[in-house]
Amino acid sequence: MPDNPLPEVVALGETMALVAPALAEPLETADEFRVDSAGAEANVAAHLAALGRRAAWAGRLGDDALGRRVARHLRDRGVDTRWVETDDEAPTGVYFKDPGRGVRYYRAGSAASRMTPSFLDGLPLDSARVVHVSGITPALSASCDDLVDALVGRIADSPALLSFDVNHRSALWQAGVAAGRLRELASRADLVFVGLDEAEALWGTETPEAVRALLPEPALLIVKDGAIAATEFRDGADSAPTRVPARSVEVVEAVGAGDAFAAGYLASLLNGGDASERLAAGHARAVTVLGDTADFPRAETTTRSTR
Ligand SMILES: Nc1ncnc2c1ncn2[C@@H]1O[C@H](COP(=O)(O)OP(=O)(O)O)[C@@H](O)[C@H]1O
Ligand SMILES: O=C(O)C(=O)C[C@H](O)[C@H](O)COP(=O)(O)O
Repeated sequence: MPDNPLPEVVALGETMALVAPALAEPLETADEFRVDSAGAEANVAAHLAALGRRAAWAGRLGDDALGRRVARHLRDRGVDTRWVETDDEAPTGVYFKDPGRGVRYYRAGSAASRMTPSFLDGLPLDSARVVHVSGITPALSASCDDLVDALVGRIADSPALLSFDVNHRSALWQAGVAAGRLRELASRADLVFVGLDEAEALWGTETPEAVRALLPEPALLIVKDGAIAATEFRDGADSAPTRVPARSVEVVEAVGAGDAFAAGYLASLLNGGDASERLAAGHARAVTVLGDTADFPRAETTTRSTR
């Protein structure tokens, strides 16, 4: 094997510095904070690396202390950062956790928001087995929307699977604006992850079957229903959906379960797991970590988004 083998999974998006009260106290009054890194796609890459897969995160950071901190944090977690760019004119985005109250973004005009389709030049896309993106990136800026569009077009002509996590972020764009764009991008992906709650907020679909009726195109569609179950719909002769109940756990933290689920599912897919195994691996990963990429794995516990 070469010294630096190319990644099996390339995850592209924005990674921010994450500042969180150390003791789960309100942002307004907490005295102690930890600084970590967080971004949906990099979270997926970090989980995949922890699961033994070769995973890269590709994105752009500011030429600043927080950017170097984010890159080091990801490298420490085994993520390949060879395709990370540095922007000396714009900062690394920042994201604060306000326990019990959700998240606060300081990312407008960030280095990542200035990515354009030329960011794709030189990425190891053809050798990857999976390229993972999310519906966060098209909400960052017009040029990021163009970038995702170009990536989706590019992967259509490559052997890689395009994995798309819908990840609607209402703090970045309203459902009425996001709905059409996220549906269109999802319809062009090979593999789509979507939460039933976000599908309802975007498209008014109340059941996994209604989501599939709206999105018949992806070869694999995974509809997650939080604490209840996840359902996989797939193309082909063996096309009956597969539903696997979620694990029963105590919820302790707010953000990151969806990314962990995606990574568990993708790792199983890369290992040749069948539908039940893939969904079970998603659930298992989602409940063995505590938020974002910090300090995993942990004991059985899970996260629930408050966004
Ligand atoms: N309350 C819960 N109990 C058990 N598992 C959960 C719970 N909430 C989330 N999960 C797990 O995390 C996965 C992702 O949940 P989701 O609500 O889509 O997360 P997010 O909102 O962070 O994207 C679920 O499919 C499930 O495996
Ligand atoms: O919101 C963003 O822009 C981020 O990327 C920050 C978070 O780390 C992920 O969003 C976590 O995502 P979930 O796993 O869906 O809870």
